[in-house]
This record gives sequence, structure tokens and C-alpha cells, in this order.
Amino acid sequence: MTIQWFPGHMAKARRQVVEKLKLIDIVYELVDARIPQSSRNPMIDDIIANKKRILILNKKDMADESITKEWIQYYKEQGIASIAIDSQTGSGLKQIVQLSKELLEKEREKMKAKGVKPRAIRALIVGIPNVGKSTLINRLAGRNIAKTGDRPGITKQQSWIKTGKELELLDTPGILWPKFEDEEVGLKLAATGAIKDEILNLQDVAAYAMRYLIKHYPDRLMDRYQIDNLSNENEIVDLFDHIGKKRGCLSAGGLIDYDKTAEVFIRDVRTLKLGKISFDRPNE
Ligand SMILES: Nc1nc2c(ncn2[C@@H]2O[C@H](COP(=O)(O)OP(=O)(O)OP(=O)(O)O)[C@@H](O)[C@H]2O)c(=O)[nH]1
Repeated sequence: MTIQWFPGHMAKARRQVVEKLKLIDIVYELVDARIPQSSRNPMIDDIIANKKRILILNKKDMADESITKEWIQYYKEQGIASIAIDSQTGSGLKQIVQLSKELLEKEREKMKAKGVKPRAIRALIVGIPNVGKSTLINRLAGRNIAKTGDRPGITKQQSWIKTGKELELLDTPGILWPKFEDEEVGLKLAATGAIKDEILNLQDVAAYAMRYLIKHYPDRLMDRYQIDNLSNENEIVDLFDHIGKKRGCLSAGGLIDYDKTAEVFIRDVRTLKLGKISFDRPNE
């Protein structure tokens, strides 16, 4: 389902998250590990205010491992606890409870001192569309629970999902909007498949991804499309021609079909044919 993020919807989405914050101890802010900055909500710090938070870099299986490590370090320096996980296989999930306990230790110690037995930690997953919120909830619950999160305008009864003895999750994640105002962010969201292909011109998205690969992963481009010398193909049009020819993207008259080439190239990127690519890098 595509959400049209009008200002009214943003305000409503924000209100829904703020309401839920009253019920929970900790926020799990879910982002896409390939674009940890570009897949964050622009107002997230303001929205969650003083609540404890873990920044969860999901889909780590698709991101460049060394860059993910740099991100974790970067966030540590910013005072933000972060971990990388793969919700599809469950890799990294154990750290979530462990880290939550660490972050909430003081509060829990205080409760113990008052003679109150600490209850399970209560958490809310928030994030922009498509970062894997439902997949994570289902994984933590050990069954298929989460279907859709809060759509702006739709109010749903809250209920808790128990995941083991130590953690309870709100069953509907908070859906927040991405940073659309920045064109590059839009291109990154499109390149990773986070937004619908109809929203941006696919040739623009492909050209952006090609430039990014020339800069950061030239060998992979050369290997995949048998390019001998990338410096001669720096012109994006030449690269389109080369890839179009190699991948058989020709129109009736034998000319390169650029739309088809863009589609094939983007599919290669999204299906890891060019390896694991991180489109956001710290300090860039
Ligand atoms: N490779 C990989 N794919 C994942 C992972 N987590 C989720 N996905 C896929 O990402 C897509 C989006 O996942 P969802 O769980 O529907 O994302 P969501 O955040 O709930 O999306 P909305 O309901 O649109 O807000 C699905 O195709 C999932 O299978 C992961 O860790 N690795």
C-alpha cells in the first residue's frame, strides 16, 4: 500500500507515535542498513524525545559489511546505541533484548529498589515504509502477526506481543515518513527499492546508481558487465550503451532501449548481482 504523505498525514502519524510512547520503555528505530541515514525519518529525534532508543540497521544481509561496521561506530560516537540485523533469518536479533536490558538497567534497578518486580520490557518499532518493521515483529513473535502498521488515518486497537519472558512489543509499528525534500535521498530510496518505481524516473535512478558504483565499487561494475576500462566509459550514456548491449536491452531498430537498460540495471543492483552495496556512508 502506498502512503501519500500529505502534511495532515504526517501530523497524524506523528501523533500516533507520540501516543504510543506513553505505553513503552524503549523505541526500536528501524532503518535500512544500506541507507541508514537516508531511511530515517527527518524528525525522529524530536518525536521520540527522551525515550530510550536502539537504532536497528535491518537488512544487513544486503549492505556492505565494512560500511555497516563504520555506521555502528559512527552512531556509537554520536551516543546512539545501534545494531545490525537480518530480520529474514533472525541474525542479530538476540542482541535486541540484551541491549534493551543494558539501556534500561538504571530504571529497572530503581524499580527493584522500591520492591517492584520489573515487568517485561515494552517496546515499539518505528520506521519509514518498507524497512522491515512487520518482518521484524513476526520474527520476534515467532509467528505471523504483523500485517500492516498504522496507516495515517486508521486507528487500531493496541495489543501486546510477547516475545519470550523479557520483551513485549506493540503489535502495530509506527510508520513515519521519509526525507523526501532531499533529491539524493529520494534516489537512494528508489535504488534500494524503498519507494515505488513510478515515483521517480528510472533512468535517473539508474544513472545515480551507476555514478555511485563508478565511485565506490568500480571493480564490481567492470566484472559484471565485462568493462575493460571504466575510465573510457565515464560518460553515463556510454555506460548505458555498454550495459544495454551486454544485457540485450535493444529496441526494434537495434538501438539501445534506455528504459529497459535502466530497469535491468536497477534490478541487478536490488538483487545483489553487483554485490552488497551501501549507498550511505558516514561522513560523506
Ligand atoms: N533481505 C532482507 N529483506 C528483508 C529484511 N527484512 C525485511 N525484508 C523484506 O523487506 C520488504 C519489506 O518488509 P516489511 O516487513 O513489509 O516492511 P515494513 O517496514 O513493515 O513495511 P510497511 O508495511 O510498508 O511499513 C519485504 O519484502 C521483506 O521480505 C531483511 O533483514 N533482509
